[in-house]
Amino acid sequence: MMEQYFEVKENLPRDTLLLFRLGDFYEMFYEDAVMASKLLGLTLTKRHDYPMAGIPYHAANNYVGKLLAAGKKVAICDQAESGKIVGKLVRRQLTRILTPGTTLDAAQLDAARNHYLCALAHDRRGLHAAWLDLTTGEFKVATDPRPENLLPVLTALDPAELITAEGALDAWKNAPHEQTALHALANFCATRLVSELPAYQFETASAVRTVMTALGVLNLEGFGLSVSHPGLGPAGALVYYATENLCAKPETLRGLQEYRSAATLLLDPATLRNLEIFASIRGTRDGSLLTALNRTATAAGARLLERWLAAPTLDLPAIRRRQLIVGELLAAPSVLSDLRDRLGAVRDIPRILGRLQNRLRNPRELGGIRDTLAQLPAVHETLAALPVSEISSLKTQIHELPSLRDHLPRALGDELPADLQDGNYIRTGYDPELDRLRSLTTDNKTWLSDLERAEQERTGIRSLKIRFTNNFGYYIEVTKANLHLVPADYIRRQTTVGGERYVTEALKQKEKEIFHAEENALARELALFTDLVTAVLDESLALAQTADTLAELDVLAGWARLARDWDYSRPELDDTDILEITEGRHPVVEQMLKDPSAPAAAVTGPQSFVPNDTALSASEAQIALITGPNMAGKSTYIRQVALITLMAQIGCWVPAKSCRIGLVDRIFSRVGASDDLARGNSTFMVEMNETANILNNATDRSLIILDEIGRGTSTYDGLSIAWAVVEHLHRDETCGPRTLFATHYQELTQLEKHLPRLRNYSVAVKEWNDDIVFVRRVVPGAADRSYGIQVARLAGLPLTVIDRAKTILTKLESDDTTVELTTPKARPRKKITVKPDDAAQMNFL
Ligand SMILES: Nc1ncnc2c1ncn2[C@@H]1O[C@H](COP(=O)(O)OP(=O)(O)OP(=O)(O)O)[C@@H](O)[C@H]1O
Repeated sequence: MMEQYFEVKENLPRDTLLLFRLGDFYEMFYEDAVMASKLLGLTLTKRHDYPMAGIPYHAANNYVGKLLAAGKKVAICDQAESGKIVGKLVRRQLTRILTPGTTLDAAQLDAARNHYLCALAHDRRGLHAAWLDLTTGEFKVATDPRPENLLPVLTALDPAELITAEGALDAWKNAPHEQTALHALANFCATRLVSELPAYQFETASAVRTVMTALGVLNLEGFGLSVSHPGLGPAGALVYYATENLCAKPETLRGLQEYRSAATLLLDPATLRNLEIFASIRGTRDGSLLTALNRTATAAGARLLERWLAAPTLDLPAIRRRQLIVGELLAAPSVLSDLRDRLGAVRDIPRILGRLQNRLRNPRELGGIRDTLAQLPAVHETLAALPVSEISSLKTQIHELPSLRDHLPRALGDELPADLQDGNYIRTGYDPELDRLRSLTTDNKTWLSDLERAEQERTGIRSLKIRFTNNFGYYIEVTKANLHLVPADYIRRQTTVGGERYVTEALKQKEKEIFHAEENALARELALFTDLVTAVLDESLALAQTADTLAELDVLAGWARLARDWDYSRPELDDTDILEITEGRHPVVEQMLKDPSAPAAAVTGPQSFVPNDTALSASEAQIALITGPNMAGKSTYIRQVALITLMAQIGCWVPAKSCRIGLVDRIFSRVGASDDLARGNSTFMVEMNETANILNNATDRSLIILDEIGRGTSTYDGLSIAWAVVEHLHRDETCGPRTLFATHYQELTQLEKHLPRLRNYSVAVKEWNDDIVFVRRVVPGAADRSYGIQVARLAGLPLTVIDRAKTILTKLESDDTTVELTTPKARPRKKITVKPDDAAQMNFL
């Protein structure tokens, strides 16, 4: 057996734990056992001096999930034949290798999230990538001469595992300092599990063949791809890796699409983080835009929403179509609520198909298909209540598959086991042969109870019992007190504390028949199951299309619900350079303010969000410079503009009274302070990196939000940088990227006089004695003061500090820039002079 073990182990990639099936356990040996016992908290045992640890076969999924979450790869070696024959070594074979990117098991996947395996290659033509969700079959290639155009979408897709050619990652890490794109690539890889493959797996010529074989096509023209597309190298490497891990060709792949950065609204990694698109700053899903927009009823819908947000299309007709469908559903409340109820009963067809196609089969998966198909006539009926409309195109893509829909409930029982070995999932009456085999088992059981009664009578032992254990099979049990009554034809098998166990020739014969009948029934059931799987897979294309359409309907119906609950409006999208929002609100903050369980509500009760207007255009009011006190709502305001724009461009309705947006090609943001100390970058360095990225990549169609640029350094350095950044954004004579710039540097408001496309705004506050009241209104014109000291008092700074700060402020604001030190009286009074370091710059301001 250990020879078998070493044979399998030898051929595994490094860092792969081998789970070796022994009866009801998966065992691990040697260093695998030591590592797993630490990670899983298992007891480490010893056999012949080598360490060993085991997990029960039934609970394997859970443990494997934990190993994958810890970034490990796990190879599963199963028994390839029944272990019933005593004394013979069972044949075993590697069934699959599970890695974080290739696992298909529902227990190891987040149903609401896509699960990508992504391969990357870089050469002088640029960055080439391919990504694959094995669970659903989504497969894409991309190439871009500028890595910074591809990294945004890759970050948004958040792959579970990356594949690169051997040595590539080291080369990116050690690239010369000025090669910032390669460093960004290395940073992207640094936080993820990277598996390396020999470089030849990335060679385009052989990769193209691998991809075509996997897709079962003779050329790639049907997918609009030329065989020289540089993304095909990584695509080939992906297919190779998936095949190795599945120990079979991946059967989920439905096609290959090209992703084009130019057709997508790009959100660079910093913006995804700053605007809290997929996760809040605290790293939780709550508080993110994704959660605020997610009203889906199905897992496939939730995943589609994530994909739309990760790569918003720039295709105007497609966006408008989504908006219109939301509108149609919103206008028909009863259709909307019926539809959402129906969708609630729809199961995760794409992932079920993925598992069935890749040999992970159990009766419940078929139950999922059955339950979903059962909903479809009602879905059609519900949609038929809508007038002929945009939704009609979706209706034709929902296939009812009547014969499969009737077949599955006839064949499958109501309650379905998760494991094929448990049997009893095929309904009685479906197959006469199965019924016959099952009745043999039932007859046999009756025979056994008849035998028990007959033997009790024959021997006069009233306590005589016929029992069964896995080790001994069927036997007759006689207690000690009755042993003298045992007849001569009983064959003794075992002595126990309480008595003896016997068999008879007739019982042995019957036992064989019972095992045989059970085995035959199970085998028959399995054959019927396999036929059903084939019938389902024969319809996999229609099922997949239906599932995609249901997912789309689900997202759009969810948005209709969202629009109704929060009073959203349909944004107007066009090719102009305008961005006009009337009474816009922040989608996430608004929901949190109303949420009675939110922390803010604990103090003041649920509050209403104060709406604000925005009017920008690349050629006129290009830059909105927003000043105002701390805590007034500047950051919230500029973020809400970015989020409303993003929502509009994925086809969602928006939290505003009305809204008109000329399509935006990229959204950039530089918000808040974060450092990256682990990679040797200070807060200020991160801020400047992000600003550099914006200035280098923004186009006239971009939207930029900048919050307190320059805050991370000395006042004058910061102010000068902020000043120069605004000028740079305004450098073009006629137009520039639409920009919202929130700042505490009052001096910048002077720029309005020099830059014709800059407008000053401020967030108004009311003064009340020495207090301020936040009214959250954005109004034209610059703020006169920053009220920092009042806000500091609200934050609970000691009053002595507040009073002293006021004195210093008064002095600083007057011409007298000398501030008296009030430190210990015993010491002689000393005066320090606060004066600008750079008189020239002060004059200039
Ligand atoms: N329009 C609004 N309606 C209601 N509440 C708001 C609004 N805008 C902001 N708030 C609330 O005010 C708080 C402070 O807002 P925000 O962080 O945007 O202020 P800020 O001006 O950027 O402050 P600072 O300059 O100190 O960073 C937010 O947490 C939010 O709860």
